[in-house]
Amino acid sequence: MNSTKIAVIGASGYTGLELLRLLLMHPQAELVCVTSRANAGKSLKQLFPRFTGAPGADLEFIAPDADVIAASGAEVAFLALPHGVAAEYATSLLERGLRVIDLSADFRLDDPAVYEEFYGAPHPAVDLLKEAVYGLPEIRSEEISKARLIASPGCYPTSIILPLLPLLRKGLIDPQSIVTCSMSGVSGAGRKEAIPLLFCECNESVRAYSVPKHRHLSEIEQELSIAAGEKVVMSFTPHLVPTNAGICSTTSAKLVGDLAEVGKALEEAYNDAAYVRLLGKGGCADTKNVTRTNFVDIGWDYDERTGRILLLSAEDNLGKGAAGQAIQSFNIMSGFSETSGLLNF
Ligand SMILES: NC(=O)C1=CN([C@@H]2O[C@H](COP(=O)(O)OP(=O)(O)OC[C@H]3O[C@@H](n4cnc5c(N)ncnc54)[C@H](OP(=O)(O)O)[C@@H]3O)[C@@H](O)[C@H]2O)C=CC1
Ligand SMILES: CC(=O)N[C@@H](CCC(=O)OP(=O)(O)O)C(=O)O
Repeated sequence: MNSTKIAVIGASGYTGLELLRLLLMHPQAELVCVTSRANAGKSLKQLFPRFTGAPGADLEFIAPDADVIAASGAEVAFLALPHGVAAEYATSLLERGLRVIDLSADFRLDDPAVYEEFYGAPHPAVDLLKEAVYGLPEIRSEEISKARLIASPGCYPTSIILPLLPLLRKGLIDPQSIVTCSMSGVSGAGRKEAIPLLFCECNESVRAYSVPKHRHLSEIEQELSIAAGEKVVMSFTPHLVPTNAGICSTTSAKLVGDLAEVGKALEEAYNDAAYVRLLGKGGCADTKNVTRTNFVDIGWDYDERTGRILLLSAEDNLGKGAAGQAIQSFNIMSGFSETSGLLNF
């Protein structure tokens, strides 16, 4: 079976770890390079003992350097780096002939002015924005299959955009009435030292954060606007909850079309989608059913008192929200089965 040589840049973080876990089991991927500045010289199994016994677990972390990464023979690089940093590596690795799947936010937005508004700095690689493909396989499979640079969507956006798109495309909801409240496990914030992320600050506690303008609004509104055919402005409030992983999003919007069409629109859009599981009317998605998988579960309901449709979705922020989705795109761009190395329950 053909296999592709892979580098994971930023492999010591949480999305990096999930990429390693999935890629070590992937039948068509061969890990040849993993980077971390702090852990250069350690093997995968030294830093992550869970990999002891896995083929490839003796591979050593190196400090990230574009020439050394290219010299490893890697054909595809996954970037699991902070935004701003990822763009530098994308540029230098594309120049060296690698294809790049970026898990950061650097290439998700079409308009560099929107990037600057939400990320507080000028876009670091404007010239690459035009060719980057927003890597949501359920809507961009064709573009992903031809891409050199994929911008894998953010965790919250995946859980919010997927249920809304079919309803917006069919004009079933008022595009200006969308309200989402999401909850994320703490791994969503990355594997970094920060007082608000300490156990005693998060455990047995729930709080909203980044209100009223979380940076993910930029890509969510971008994709919803394309689907609605008009500029969408919405309300989004994320919360941190004391779980390791998992995102639960509850979205509501005013029904303006035929209620009977809502379930049909979702089924038509996702009946053949490998990783979208529809729970039907009354189905409340639950993070325990999706963590450590690449599935996003979607239920829906109708509140007749307010005339609003409710969309209830759940995914693993590190799975469909990050590493799993990036590997789904890798499979498509490589011509492999979309589910290769990813079908686990
Ligand atoms: N966590 C999540 O649920 C999700 C995260 N994302 C995005 O994916 C990316 C990675 O996130 P996550 O894994 O959580 O982050 P982490 O903070 O857990 O890991 C970051 C990684 O990048 C490396 N790194 C950090 N700074 C630099 C630098 N200046 N140069 C080179 N390497 C660097 C770190 O290793 P070292 O410092 O040793 O070099 C580490 O391996 C981010 O852009 C994040 O926003 C996307 C979807 C979901
Ligand atoms: C809980 C938590 O802090 N979550 C992160 C989102 C993680 C993510 O998806 O980040 P990217 O957009 O960079 O991919 C946050 O709110 O910033």
